[in-house]
Amino acid sequence: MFERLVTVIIDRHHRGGRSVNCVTIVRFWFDPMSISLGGKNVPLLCPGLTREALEFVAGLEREFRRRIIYALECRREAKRRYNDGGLPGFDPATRFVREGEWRCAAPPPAVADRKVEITGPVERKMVINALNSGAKVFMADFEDALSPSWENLMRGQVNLKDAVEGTISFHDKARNRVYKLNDQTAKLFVRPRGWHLPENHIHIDGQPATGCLVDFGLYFFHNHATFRRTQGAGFGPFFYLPKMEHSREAKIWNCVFERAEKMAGIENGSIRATVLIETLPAVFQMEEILYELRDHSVGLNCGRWDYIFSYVKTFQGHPDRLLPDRVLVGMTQHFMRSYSDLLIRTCHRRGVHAMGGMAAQIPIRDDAVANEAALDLVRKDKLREVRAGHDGTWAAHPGLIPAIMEIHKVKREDAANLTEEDLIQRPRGVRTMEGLRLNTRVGIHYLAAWLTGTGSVPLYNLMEDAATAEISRVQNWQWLKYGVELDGDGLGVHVTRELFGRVVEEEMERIEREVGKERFNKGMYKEACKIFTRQCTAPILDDFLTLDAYNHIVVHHPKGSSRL
Ligand SMILES: CC(=O)SCCNC(=O)CCNC(=O)[C@H](O)C(C)(C)COP(=O)(O)OP(=O)(O)OC[C@H]1O[C@@H](n2cnc3c(N)ncnc32)[C@H](O)[C@@H]1OP(=O)(O)O
Ligand SMILES: O=CC(=O)O
Ligand SMILES: [Mg+2]
Repeated sequence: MFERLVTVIIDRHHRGGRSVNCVTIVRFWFDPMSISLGGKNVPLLCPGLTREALEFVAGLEREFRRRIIYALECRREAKRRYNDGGLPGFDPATRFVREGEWRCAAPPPAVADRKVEITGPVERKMVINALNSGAKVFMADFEDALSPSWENLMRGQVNLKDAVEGTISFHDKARNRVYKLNDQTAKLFVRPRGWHLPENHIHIDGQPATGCLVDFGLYFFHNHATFRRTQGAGFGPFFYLPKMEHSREAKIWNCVFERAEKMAGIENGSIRATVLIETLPAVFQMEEILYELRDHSVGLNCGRWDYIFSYVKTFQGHPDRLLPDRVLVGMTQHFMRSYSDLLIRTCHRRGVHAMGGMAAQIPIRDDAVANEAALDLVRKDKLREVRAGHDGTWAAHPGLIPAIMEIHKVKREDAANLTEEDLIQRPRGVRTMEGLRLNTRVGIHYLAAWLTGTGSVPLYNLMEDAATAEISRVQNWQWLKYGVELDGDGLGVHVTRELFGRVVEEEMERIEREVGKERFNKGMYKEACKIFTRQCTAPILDDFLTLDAYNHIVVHHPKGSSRL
């Protein structure tokens, strides 16, 4: 796979007093081929990488790069404050936004009903299955569920283009099964990567491009017109926006949307996006985020897994706020319930959808009793969400959709009087050796999959993706840093580097037994173990697991080049 990677270099050159883009493609990803565009044969890497689309991405990068760098520096500044003992809270400077009377633009009719949304990576068969699943919306994911190898990203762009055009098909040769779209399909939302991830295969003016601008730019450029005609009833395309920490980041997205709308010659407010509230700082910025995106918003979503990860990250310097075992941190913890309640109240006050999050259970094929128990947990979680007032929710697997569809909305007054203390209240529960072991096993298993191109996997009957794996990593880091006592199993053991070293060794042996010697040796388990162990024991917590791991999936082979 790595043999055919490509680098795209976009630079400005001055010719005859004019500034022009020079787009250089270093080495082909696919074997060189061409398509006919406007009667001309155009060299092509994949339908997402035309010169015009790349120039659009370069334009976005040039306009917004400095603001993105500034926003990321502000994140670091906030982190320094929290690490020095500060707590996140509501910003007195934007009280006027929180107290003002304003509403977001009305949701477009095409997405008025979002009762159940399915999510999944932009993988070809899954895109078709998800669109056919019976869910109202499909969120196609370049983020938590995708390992952002160049090949995955480019294939994802091709898959989405074919999906929007309605021509997507897939032939599973092993099962001799052909997949095609049904007449009725879910509405497509696309989730680009977060602001922090670079795209190292595209260099613009000497710097790697911003990953999310590549995902957004290529998808928007190639699909906006078809999407609005066939899916959005005049609106769209639709997006999910992940991992923001402050409304200044939402403002950048709003400006990106305005620029894209202008380029496409479509009305302001055509593009619509739901923002995931999945970082602790962002929970104090929900009103401000909606305000910045008020012409482009279709709601907020409880990204619960990244939110838990962010709770640990934000409080990395606060030993009085340690998390119990990962399995005990669910939506019934006070701080989690308060977050969902405040999100619902905020969205309803501003006239947009308050979307629930993802239950991690997935169907268990070979055990009917365990399967029923898993379905029951999903039903309970979804029932809790609708009772709380959510307007829709997420499903990780098509097999869960019928059960979720059956759950009906119950009228309830939105919660009131939620305080800063409610939102950061210390989680309750015990810590156990099994918790440490499970974190370690899941973290290594997941990273090994991610390094070989798979970003969401079933592990121990649960869905695991980048967000859930992050919890395992930061929790181990936190327990090690503070030498916590494992108080839940009566052993009274403290987590030390020595103990962790032994746990890693033993869990690697268990992983080898689970996957078999051959797969273990052929896979990337040893590399995954090295990365995971380094991150868990690092003196300073890495911001993201995937930033470090990304370096392992970027390989350049600068042999031969061609100009577009
Ligand atoms: C924290 C967050 O960000 S949550 C959002 C991001 N995470 C996700 O989107 C995860 C989505 N879910 C998945 O990726 C998958 O369900 C997994 C990896 C957890 C399990 O996948 P599998 O092991 O393939 O499940 P399983 O074997 O039961 O699949 C049965 C069928 O359902 C399909 N399927 C499973 N999940 C999905 C999905 N989310 N979307 C579309 N199709 C799906 C499979 O492709 C398979 O199709 P087939 O019968 O035609 O071959
Ligand atoms: O993106 C969703 C999450 O829970 O994280
Ligand atoms: Mg997330």
